[in-house]
Parts: sequence; C-alpha cells; structure tokens
Amino acid sequence: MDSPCQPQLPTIKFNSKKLKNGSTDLFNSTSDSVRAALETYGCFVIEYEEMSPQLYEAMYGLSEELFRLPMETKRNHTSKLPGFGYGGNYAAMPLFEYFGIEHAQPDLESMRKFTGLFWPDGNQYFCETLQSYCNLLSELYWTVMKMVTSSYGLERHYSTLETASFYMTRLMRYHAPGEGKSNIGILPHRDKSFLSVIGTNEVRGLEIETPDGDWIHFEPAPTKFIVVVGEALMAWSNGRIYCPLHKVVARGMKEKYSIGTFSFVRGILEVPQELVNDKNPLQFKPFNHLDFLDYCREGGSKMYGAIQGYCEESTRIES
Ligand SMILES: O=C(O)CCC(=O)C(=O)O
Ligand SMILES: [Fe+2]
Repeated sequence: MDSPCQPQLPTIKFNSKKLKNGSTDLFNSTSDSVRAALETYGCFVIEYEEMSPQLYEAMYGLSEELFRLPMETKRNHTSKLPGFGYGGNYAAMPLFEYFGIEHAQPDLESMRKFTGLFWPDGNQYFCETLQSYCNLLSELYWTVMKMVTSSYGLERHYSTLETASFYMTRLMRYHAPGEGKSNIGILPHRDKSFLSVIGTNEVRGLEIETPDGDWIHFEPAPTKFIVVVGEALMAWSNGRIYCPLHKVVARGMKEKYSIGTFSFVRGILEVPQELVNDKNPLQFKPFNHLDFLDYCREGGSKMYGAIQGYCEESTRIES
C-alpha cells in the first residue's frame, strides 16, 4: 500500500471552454503552473473533466479488439521510423506491444489508412473513434504548447513549431503478468520526442522519476492525461525544462492499455535566443530531431538520455 505522504505528480485542471473563451488571467496563471511543473518534474497530470465517458469506453474497448487480432495481421503495420509501426514481443520487455501511427494531423484519412490494414472492408466505428481520441490528445497537446511558449514570452515560436511538427499516436498494450506478479512493461527511458500527452485505461503502471530520485505513480482515471517532456523539448528550452526518466511496471491480472500522441519536429531545432543569456549560456547546439531519433535507434544506454552526447557528436562531425 502507498503511504498517504507519498509524493504526487502536479495536477492541473484544464477546462477548454474557459481557457479558450474565458479570462486571460486564468490562461496566464494556468500557463505559469504548466511551466513550473515541466521545469520541476518534466511532466504533469491534466485533469480534464469534459472528457466524454462514451469516448473513453469506446476507445479502450476498441484497443482490446485491435490487439486481439492475429500476429500476422498486426505485423501489417510497418514504418521506417524507429518506435513507429507495430512492435512487441521483445526479450527485455515481453509484456509490451504497440502500434505507432505516423500522421501530420489527426485527420480521418490517416486513421482510415491505419484501419484499412486490419479491416480491408473498412471499420467506420474504429476509424471515427480513433480520430476523435487523437483529436482530443492533439487539442490538449497544443493547449500545453501554447501555454509553454506564452509563459516564456516565446509566442512567436508557437506557429513555427506547429507547422514543423508531425506526430506518432501510439496505442499500447501491456499483458497482465498474473495474480500477485509483476514484471517490466517498458524499461526506464527518456522519450526521444518533443512532448507527449498520454491517456490510459484504469490500470496503473506508469512511474516517473523525480529529480530527487523518487518514483511517482501516475494514478489513472478517465478524466486524466499525463504530459511527458521528451529530450528534444528539454534541449530546445536550453535545459530549463526537465526530461524525466520513466518506466511501466505491469502488475496483477488486468491488461494495461494506453494511448499517447508524441510529437516530432522536422528540420533543425534551435534554442530560442530569448532563452540564452549570461546566466544561461547555450547548452545545446542546433540539431536535427529526426536524425537524433535515428541516432537512438539501437536503444541500449541511449534510452536513458542521449541528446547531450548527440549534439556534441554531430557538431564535431560538422566542424
Ligand atoms: O504507456 C505508457 O503509459 C507510457 C508509454 C511510454 O513511456 C512510451 O511509449 O514512451
Ligand atoms: Fe516514454
């Protein structure tokens, strides 16, 4: 049992109507809370009360259906990008399986292409449900990005990032290890993405390490999403934003399902001038995010954190 004084992840309420149409005071104060959470923990929990219970039930029901398909069908989903496509049955992570869908927007066409791999005659219900869920993750994602850029006074960078970004929406399953048992779901790692927003069914398992070395559980609920910083955003912020180590531990009899949208930025990522000064000298040379992703392809110790080494190495090669 967890003790009541266990450290908690910061939780921030998002009410999209109030944030869009309401007071700028609310937007500004929420933005500052988001920035503080990302600087301290590299993550926070969004409490989103408007979440539709019907969409939640439908999406996680359909995830179960998708993962129950035969292995040869699941393998139809391939990608050249590491971590995208279908993956699973790894010796070091035997309980973990995923489908990483690459898309420019959470549009119906991308979802139709993915759905068509498994249901050649179409599956409108799956396709529309997946699109609605991706849309929601994307809205939450861009609300966070608007807040981060605004809190640093970097509003002009928002649309540049928006234009250059593309996404991997990843549907994940963790097999249940069995009564009274636990086993690793995903090994400890730092994300190679810019930022992600992840929802989950009611099964716990995701743990995040604080800078002090404590591991904190994300406590799932239909109205909760977790925002996690990737190494690319940490570098872009010149190290102001923290990038946390995290892992999934599967326990007990229930399968865990989660769905996250992870963003990537095409072209060169560069620390904004506004974040560099005498007190905060430049820590990360400009880098190509997709080349960085490729550099991390082999996994291993790079999963713990590789951006510092990558920026140094790629500058050495160029000079
Ligand atoms: O399934 C989760 O909750 C976390 C997944 C994760 O850390 C990842 O895909 O990078
Ligand atoms: Fe991760």
